[in-house]
Amino acid sequence: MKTIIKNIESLEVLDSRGNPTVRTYVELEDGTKTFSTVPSGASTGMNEAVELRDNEERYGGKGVKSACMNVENIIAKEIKGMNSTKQMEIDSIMNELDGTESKSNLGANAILSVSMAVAKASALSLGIPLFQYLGGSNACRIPVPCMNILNGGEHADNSVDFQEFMLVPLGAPCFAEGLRYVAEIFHTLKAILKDKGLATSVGDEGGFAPNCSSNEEAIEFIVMAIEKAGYKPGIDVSIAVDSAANSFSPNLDNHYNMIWSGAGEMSSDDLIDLSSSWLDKYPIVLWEDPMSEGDWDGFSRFTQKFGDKIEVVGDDIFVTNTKFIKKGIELGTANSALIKLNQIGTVSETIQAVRLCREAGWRYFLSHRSGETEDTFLSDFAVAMDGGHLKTGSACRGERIAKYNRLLEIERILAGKSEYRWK
Ligand SMILES: O=C(O)[C@@H](CO)OP(=O)(O)O
Ligand SMILES: [Mg+2]
Repeated sequence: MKTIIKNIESLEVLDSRGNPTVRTYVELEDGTKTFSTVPSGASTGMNEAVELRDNEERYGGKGVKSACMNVENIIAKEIKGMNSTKQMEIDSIMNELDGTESKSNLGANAILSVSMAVAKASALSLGIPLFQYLGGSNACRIPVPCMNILNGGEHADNSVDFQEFMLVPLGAPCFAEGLRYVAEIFHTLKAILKDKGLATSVGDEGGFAPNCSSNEEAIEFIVMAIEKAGYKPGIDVSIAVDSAANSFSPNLDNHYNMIWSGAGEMSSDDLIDLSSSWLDKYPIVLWEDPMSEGDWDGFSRFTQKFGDKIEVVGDDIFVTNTKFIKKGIELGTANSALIKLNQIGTVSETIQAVRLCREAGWRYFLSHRSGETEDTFLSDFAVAMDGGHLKTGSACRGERIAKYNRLLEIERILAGKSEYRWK
C-alpha cells in the first residue's frame, strides 16, 4: 500500500530564537518524503506537555538530541510498517510508548514531530492539500489573521506588561485583503513610533517593542496606526490582547505585579477594572489570559463581566488539554480556548480539544508559538479546524510570514469558494 511508513528520521535544527528543535522526516512506501518541525513557547503554562529542550535543566540535561534519538530508536521501530493515515492509532501508540501523562519520557517535541509529519506525508501521498486531508473536502474557512504588532512581557525587553497586542481585520472581505490591511497598519505603526523617537526593533514574534510610558499608551498607538492607515477602528480592524498574566503573577495566583511598566501590584479586581475602562474606550474583541493560570476565580469573574461582549480565551490555564478545558466549561472560566499543537503534543489530541470547545459552544483560537519554525502546518490546520481566526505573529519575520503566505495559497486553491468571517 502506498501510505505504509517506510522510514522515519530526525534531525536537530534551529528555531526562530536560534534554539535547537526537532525536525522529523517521514518516508512512505510510494516514495513520498516530507518533514515537520516543532515550535516552542517562552511564556508557558505549568501543565503543558513536556518537551526535551536543551535549555531545560529540570529534565536532567536531556535535550533535543535525545528527543531525536527517541524518534529514531523508539518511535520509528513501532511506527514503521503502519499506514500513515491511521493518525489516531499512531498518536496513541506514541503515547503508550511514552507512558507518562506529560509526554516527558520521549518528549512532546519528539512525539509531535512524528504526529505532524505522518499527517503531511499522508496528504501528500493521497494528492490532497493538507487542510482538506485534515478537515474534509468542505474545509474552506480561512482564519482572520490576528496579527501581533506590539510585543511586551516575556517576548520583549521593554516597558509593556501585556505580551501581545493584535490587529483583527474582521471587516475585510477576504483573507488576502485582511492581511493587506494589517500589513499596512504594521508599517504605519513603525512610522508613528519612529516619529515619536521610540524604538522600532521587534520582539520574539516580530511585533514592535517600544518603551511605552504605560500599557495604555501601547493600545493608543495602535488605534492611531489603524486610523492613520485609513481604516476604521472597530469596523475594519479591531484589537485583541494577550495579557499572558502568568508572566506578571510571581506565584501564579491572584496577585499581580506589573514590573515592566512600573504600574506595580494589582489584584484580579484591579485588572478587571483596568480591562473595563479599556473595553469602554478601545475596539477590543478578544482578550487572552487576562488572569494567571492559578486564578480560576478571577478568570471566571472576568468572563462573567465581559464574556457576552468579547471572546475570553484561556491559554496557559487550559494548555490545549481536554481535562482543563472541561473544568473551564463547567466553571464558566472563559468562552474560548487557545489551541497550540505542542501544548498537548499530538495532532489527534489537539483535534479532541477543538471538538470539545465546539460542543460547548465555545470558540477556539489557533496559535503558533513564540519560538517558531518555517513549517506551515498550522496554516492548513487552522483552515481544517474551521475556527475562524488564528494568531501567528507579525509581518516582518520569515517564520510567521511563511504561515500567512500559505494561507494566501490556500485561499487561491479554493478559487472563490473560501469563506472569511469573524463569527
Ligand atoms: O502566550 C502565547 O499565546 C504564545 C504565542 O503567542 O506565546 P508562547 O509561545 O511564548 O507561549
Ligand atoms: Mg497566550
